[in-house]
Amino acid sequence: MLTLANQTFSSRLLMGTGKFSSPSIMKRSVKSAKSTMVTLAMKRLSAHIEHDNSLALLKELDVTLLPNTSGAKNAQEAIFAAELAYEVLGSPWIKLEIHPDQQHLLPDPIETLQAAEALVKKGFNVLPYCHADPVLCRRLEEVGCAAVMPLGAPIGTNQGLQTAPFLRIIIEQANVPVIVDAGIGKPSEAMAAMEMGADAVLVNTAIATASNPVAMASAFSKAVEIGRKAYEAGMPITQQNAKPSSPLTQFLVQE
Ligand SMILES: CC(=O)[C@@H](O)[C@H](O)COP(=O)(O)O
Repeated sequence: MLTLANQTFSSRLLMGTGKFSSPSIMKRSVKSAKSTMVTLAMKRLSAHIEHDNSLALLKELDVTLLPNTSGAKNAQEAIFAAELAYEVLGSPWIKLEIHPDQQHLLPDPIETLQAAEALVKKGFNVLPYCHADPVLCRRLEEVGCAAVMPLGAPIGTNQGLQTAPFLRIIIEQANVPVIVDAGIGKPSEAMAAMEMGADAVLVNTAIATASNPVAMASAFSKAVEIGRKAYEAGMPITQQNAKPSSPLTQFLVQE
């Protein structure tokens, strides 16, 4: 069970709902992933609310909606998007994303911290997308974020856990859940994040752009479960020198 802001979720796989070829494939993929929390971009909702039936479909799924502020270039725009999410969806949850640079979509750490602090004060459960920066994650935790969401690699790149050494530090020091977000391109990478001790992962592009998104969603679901199971079993230590699996060091030859 994943606990975020005193609410429990049966799945540790959060899913993004963009980039699917149709709303019905998106819906079947969320079901297949057994995901219980899914993101919804406020910019998509505000632009297409009359023509896009994704929201109606998502409501049928009985999942917690995690509106995101994707598209916001500064704290002010992100706060506006969060307030819109509260008005339209009644959602206290917000995935805070502020990326002024459209080429790499890297999160702005200063605007993110400012917006996070303001939104926590307004009563939101803030889940900030941020770089895998242990110092920033500590600061985000201190201002009251419900979790931190450090990136594995830039959004939509499928490059995997490029930030692995820093994710390890973040996981080791965090007192709030760590959700590895963005860039996860394969189920094995989601599993590696979970084995490392991440509390959850968020995946969108790798599922939505697979040849068979519904099957890929199921593969991710299994990978996340297995990775968590392995972590809870206690991962063995990596050693430099070889050690025999049997304690005997030589054959005892009978004369
Ligand atoms: C949907 C969402 O929130 C994305 O912004 C998220 O960061 C997922 O990234 P990938 O598409 O790389 O999985």
